[in-house]
Amino acid sequence: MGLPEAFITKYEHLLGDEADAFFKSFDQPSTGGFRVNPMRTTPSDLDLSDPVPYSQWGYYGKVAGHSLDHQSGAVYSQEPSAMFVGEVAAPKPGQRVLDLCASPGGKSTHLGSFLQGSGLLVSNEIMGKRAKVLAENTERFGLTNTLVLNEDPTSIAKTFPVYFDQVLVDAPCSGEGMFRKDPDAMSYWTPDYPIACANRQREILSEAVKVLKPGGELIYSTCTFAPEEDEQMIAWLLATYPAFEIVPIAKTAGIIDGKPEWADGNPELAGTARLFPHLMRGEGHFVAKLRLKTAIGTTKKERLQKGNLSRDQQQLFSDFADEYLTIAPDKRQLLTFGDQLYLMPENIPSLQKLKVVRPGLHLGTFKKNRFEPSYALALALPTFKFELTISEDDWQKVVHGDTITVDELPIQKGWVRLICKQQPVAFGKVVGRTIKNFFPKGLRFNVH
Ligand SMILES: C[S@@+](CC[C@H](N)C(=O)[O-])C[C@H]1O[C@@H](n2cnc3c(N)ncnc32)[C@H](O)[C@@H]1O
Repeated sequence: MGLPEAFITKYEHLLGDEADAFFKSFDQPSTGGFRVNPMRTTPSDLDLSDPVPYSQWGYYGKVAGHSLDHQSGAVYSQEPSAMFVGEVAAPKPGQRVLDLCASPGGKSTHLGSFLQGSGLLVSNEIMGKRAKVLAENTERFGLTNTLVLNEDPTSIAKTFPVYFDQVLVDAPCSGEGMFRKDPDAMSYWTPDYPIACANRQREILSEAVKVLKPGGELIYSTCTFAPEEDEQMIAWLLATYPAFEIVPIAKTAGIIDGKPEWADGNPELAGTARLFPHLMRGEGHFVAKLRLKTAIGTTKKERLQKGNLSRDQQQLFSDFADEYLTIAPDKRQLLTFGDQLYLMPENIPSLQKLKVVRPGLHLGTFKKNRFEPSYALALALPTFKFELTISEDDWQKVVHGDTITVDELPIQKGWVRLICKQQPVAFGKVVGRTIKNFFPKGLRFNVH
């Protein structure tokens, strides 16, 4: 691989004897991986023969994008070194967690697996188009207790001061760990690029620190090897905010200690983690975990977001819930944005001043005199009153947007959840013997 000259000189100097093995690793194929979704039945035909040693849900291998396992959210494709970040965070059920730089959602879906539908996950992405992709991925994975926002870190810090148990900053970086997977990433690289990225990372971190509660944890990660963005960033953080202490990360499978000598020599920096492609099976990452002893942000009196359904909307939704749902959602958590209905997580601050992509689980749309359930709801519910198992051929028709015809139906008329090989696919509407297609237009695809 044609690595930039200045990159070679820099890492020859930093890595010494090890540099050759590091450079050679760029000529090897990139390592693929996927995580299974613990809230779904694990597909019996998935190849789980090669587990990622540090990840309870991770495996080496590849899952096709246009497959049932991917579409239904039974798996999430993620490069194995990126999986280490979620495992270091490992939030506990019930905690409040912020993923500040979250799109496309690899880490958010992983954090969601730890939270098991409890607590709160705020998944934020600053770029509008990327925030939409993030929302689609959290929905595909069936996450329920999640707010998806499209904000800058300053607004997030203003809305959620001293609020979270954990914040993940998976920072925008010079992406040196992406060179193998995406050689185009090399074209952005100049010797000054890590310095420019570090400036932006300091700005992001200066806001991120304000949202943590005392005792809360900051997880900082990059997919680059540049010391300016890695150990030096943590050295800067500790010098600027002495209320933080490093929580040493346990290492296995070729993951090594951070390098104090690449920053200010503080031996505690060895508690951070480096993932190098010539030492472990992955593309490369840096991860640090820090605990905050006393709050940096200033608490404000929280104004909570209230539910806002009109009487008519309440009636339409409760008619639907009585007929079809096996669990009744709490009315106080129902929130409309225009004609869209959401189930917001409990006790969240007012969302009024924020760019909200999803204020919780999208339940559906109010149409004239009826309620139409959403695709996100089909993928999030553990059970639905009327379920219909379809063949893989019919699954292909559904994701393509076609109607299907079946002989035996669980109801004469109305909503059914379509299931294929135990995975939720979408809602369909029974009309006679055909099932009308409600697979979202923007997500349809042709399998072949
Ligand atoms: C490394 S990527 C995140 C990957 C994601 N965490 C995952 O695991 O799928 C960094 C993200 O930070 C976003 N970003 C860029 N500039 C930012 C800024 N100034 N503040 C916050 N996020 C920013 C980028 O758009 C990008 O989506």
